[in-house]
Amino acid sequence: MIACFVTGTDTGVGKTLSSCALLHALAQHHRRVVGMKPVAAGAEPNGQGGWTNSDSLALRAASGLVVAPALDNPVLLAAPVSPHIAAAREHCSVRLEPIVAAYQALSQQADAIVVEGAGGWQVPLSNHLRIADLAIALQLPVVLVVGLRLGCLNHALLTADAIRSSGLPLAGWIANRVDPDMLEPEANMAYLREHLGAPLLADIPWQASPDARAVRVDLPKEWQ
Ligand SMILES: Nc1ncnc2c1ncn2[C@@H]1O[C@H](COP(=O)(O)OP(=O)(O)OP(=O)(O)O)[C@@H](O)[C@H]1O
Ligand SMILES: C[C@H](N)[C@H](N)CCCCCC(=O)O
Ligand SMILES: [Mg+2]
Repeated sequence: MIACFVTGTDTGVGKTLSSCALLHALAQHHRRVVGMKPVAAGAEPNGQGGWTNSDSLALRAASGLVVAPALDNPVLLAAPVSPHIAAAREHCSVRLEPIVAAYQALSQQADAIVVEGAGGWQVPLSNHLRIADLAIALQLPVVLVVGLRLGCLNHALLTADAIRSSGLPLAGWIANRVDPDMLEPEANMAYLREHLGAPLLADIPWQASPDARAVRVDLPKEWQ
């Protein structure tokens, strides 16, 4: 089974787009490919009397394997805010055990799983837990999505250091050109290529209508 944990330099940097692109790339090599959004903050009516998160919907659309929502999105919180705040509003607290159990059940059914975090690496899930703790509990190699904009060098280096100090491998990074007006994008790319110390898996151009299928992904050999 191939699996990875997708984190980002911030919220809104393109983790969902990148996770969908990874799912499409993995589907070229593996039969049962599925995305997982373990903790989603922000729910919208699904038209059938229930609620869904838009990241979960996008991951499902990019997945070949259909599973129960309790497996691919075990924690769905209503408010589009930090998960620890969204959970507090609902008088509940996010716990790792049910999420790890859902992941384990998913891994019985899948050949490849892409797990999308929420926000960046240190986003709180509760007063005692952060997204990093979830990636550590799942023991997954990490893919870092860098939203290319002014400030991303600092965010990318801090995040890469934190991932490595957690003991998890940084399997690769994805450059996502979220700011079409960014100055010196290639000089920023050159610095990141030299200093992140992990392979560049994809370089996603700014797109007026982002399309994960159009993204070229160079998967690590061991994931093919
Ligand atoms: N390359 C791109 N070109 C243009 N727009 C983009 C690009 N990548 C992402 N976007 C847009 O930026 C927004 C944020 O992207 P996305 O939802 O993938 O971020 P995220 O990191 O998954 O955020 P979250 O922390 O909420 O999960 C979306 O509206 C998306 O369509
Ligand atoms: C609601 C949003 N789309 C994400 N799911 C959660 C982002 C939390 C960010 C918290 C923070 O770093 O301040
Ligand atoms: Mg997302």
